[in-house]
Amino acid sequence: MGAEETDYKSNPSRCNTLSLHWGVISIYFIVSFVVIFLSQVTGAFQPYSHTDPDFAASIHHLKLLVLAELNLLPSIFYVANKEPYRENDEPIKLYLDDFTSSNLKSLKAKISLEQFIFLLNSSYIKEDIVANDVVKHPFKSYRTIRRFVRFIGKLPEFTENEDLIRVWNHTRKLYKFPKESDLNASMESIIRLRQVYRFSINDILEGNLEMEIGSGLSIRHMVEIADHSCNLQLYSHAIDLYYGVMTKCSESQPRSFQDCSLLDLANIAVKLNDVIKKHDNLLVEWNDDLAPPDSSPHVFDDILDNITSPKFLSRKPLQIDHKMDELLKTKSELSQLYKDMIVSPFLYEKLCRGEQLRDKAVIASLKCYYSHKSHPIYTIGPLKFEVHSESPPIIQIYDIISDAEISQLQHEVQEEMRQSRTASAEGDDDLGITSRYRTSANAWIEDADISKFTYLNERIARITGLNTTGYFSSEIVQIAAYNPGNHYTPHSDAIFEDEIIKRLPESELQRGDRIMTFMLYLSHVEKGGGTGFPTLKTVIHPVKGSAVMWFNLNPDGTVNYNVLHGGCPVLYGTKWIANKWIRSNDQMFIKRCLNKREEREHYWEMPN
Ligand SMILES: O=C(O)CCC(=O)C(=O)O
Ligand SMILES: [Fe+2]
Repeated sequence: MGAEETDYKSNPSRCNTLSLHWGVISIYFIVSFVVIFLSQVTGAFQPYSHTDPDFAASIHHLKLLVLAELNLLPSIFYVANKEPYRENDEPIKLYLDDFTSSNLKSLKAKISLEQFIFLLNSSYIKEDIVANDVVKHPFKSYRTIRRFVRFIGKLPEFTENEDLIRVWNHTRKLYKFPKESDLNASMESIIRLRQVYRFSINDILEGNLEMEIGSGLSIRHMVEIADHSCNLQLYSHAIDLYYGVMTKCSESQPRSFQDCSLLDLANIAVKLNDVIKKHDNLLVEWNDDLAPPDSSPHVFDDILDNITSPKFLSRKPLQIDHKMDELLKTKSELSQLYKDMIVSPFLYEKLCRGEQLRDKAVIASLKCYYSHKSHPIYTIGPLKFEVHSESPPIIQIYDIISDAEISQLQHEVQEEMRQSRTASAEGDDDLGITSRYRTSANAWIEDADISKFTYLNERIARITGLNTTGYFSSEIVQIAAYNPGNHYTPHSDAIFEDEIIKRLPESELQRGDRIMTFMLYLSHVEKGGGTGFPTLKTVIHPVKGSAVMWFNLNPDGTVNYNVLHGGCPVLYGTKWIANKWIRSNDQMFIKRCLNKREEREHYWEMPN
């Protein structure tokens, strides 16, 4: 037992040893594409249920983890302060420093850890409030999971104090602890946030997410995340982070002198050089028929600059939007597959960042209106509609579910929430697979359970004019929730696609495809988390109590790829949605298959 035994320091990177063959990488990307673009789990696949919590995906489980930590904290603090200090206590000190800089630095009132523990013990600070504060922040969430994986999970290795071990054993019985895979998932969330929202190295160090300042990552955290990016072959991210670390450590007054001296900067320089080589080798091997070797557009950096032997100090990562546009222009004859892979995520990321991609005139022509829907209930309180796209229509309707109903829906499912799974095109497993492309958590609620507290299905039927009653009309409601960094890349909600359709049971086929998505926002999101439609160049911001609806099928029953859409990563806050997918066959007398042009126009009309 000693400080050197802990791995409360950077994990060795596999970057230097890892060399996956390009063929394997491209197969990975293509398979992922098939999975994400062709499908997602339907009501037919039924709720996946397993016993392990998903800390990086589920808000509820992450909150419980914070409570577990607060349960242990006073005893750890006591051991660190009341017993004579020994060298072996170093990991405990590091742990407490990490807790303090992660959770107390961003508080408006500057309090010490001792004061915090006093306020906690005397219930002046509510544990629940601390938990809510952690789960909405990507860095605090990551650091909480990391403290468990690197320290709390192995606490008996670091202390002989019997009281502490007793409390630890008790906590262990009450709560489940996260694993290395949870830590990896939370690092991936940060990599994704950086890719989409482009915050700078300084913002990471300061924890500046525009909502609050503090709780930034340390140099050590950044190196670990860079190492993990390497392992995922997200080389451009790794380059960017290693480079950022080198630059910060070489500043005349490094922000965290201790971290810079602890780390072997020469080792980082070697890693950086190595990852640049790997990055550029992949680019040289890349050809137009295959997906690019990195999910991020930064990979084009050097190719576009025609740099044959890159020198890392001359790089300017994350500044290549205009080059990406140029590249796309030169590739006008790209295959649909290629376009979906590259163009759509690229535009989607722009939308997520809030870039305006449509003409002002188009936006000005969009309407908001009230509707009574010829229904007495809406005479007193008319529905408020906002049109985000005319054709195909994408319409947001406000105030259609109350806060009380939302709380009940959330309460009903919180224990069941597990990482979302997408149907696999080739697997036999009806439970689907987890994927980097959809990292939310979800659960399904039976109609009978919902009707105990809300007439949601009836309300959706009134608004859409479609049938929602019974198995053949619509799926049961799916609730999904996103922690910071969680997202869902652009996809179609339709499920009757070549590969997936082969696996659907007869009863599913009889329901027909998902003609319409009716998606309710069950929360506001403080930053990020919009629903982006890259082809239509529009993004919808979650407003609690509102819903968005669109048709997934064309008038002739084919899939409408113009409504590809995705959930932007949540940057700060948590996001809850409810999906009601309406199936086509039971709508045959309401929405017929229309082939004539003039009839087709009619199809898009939303009932008012
Ligand atoms: O989270 C969002 O905004 C989109 C979710 C979505 O597209 C889905 O669940 O199918
Ligand atoms: Fe969707």
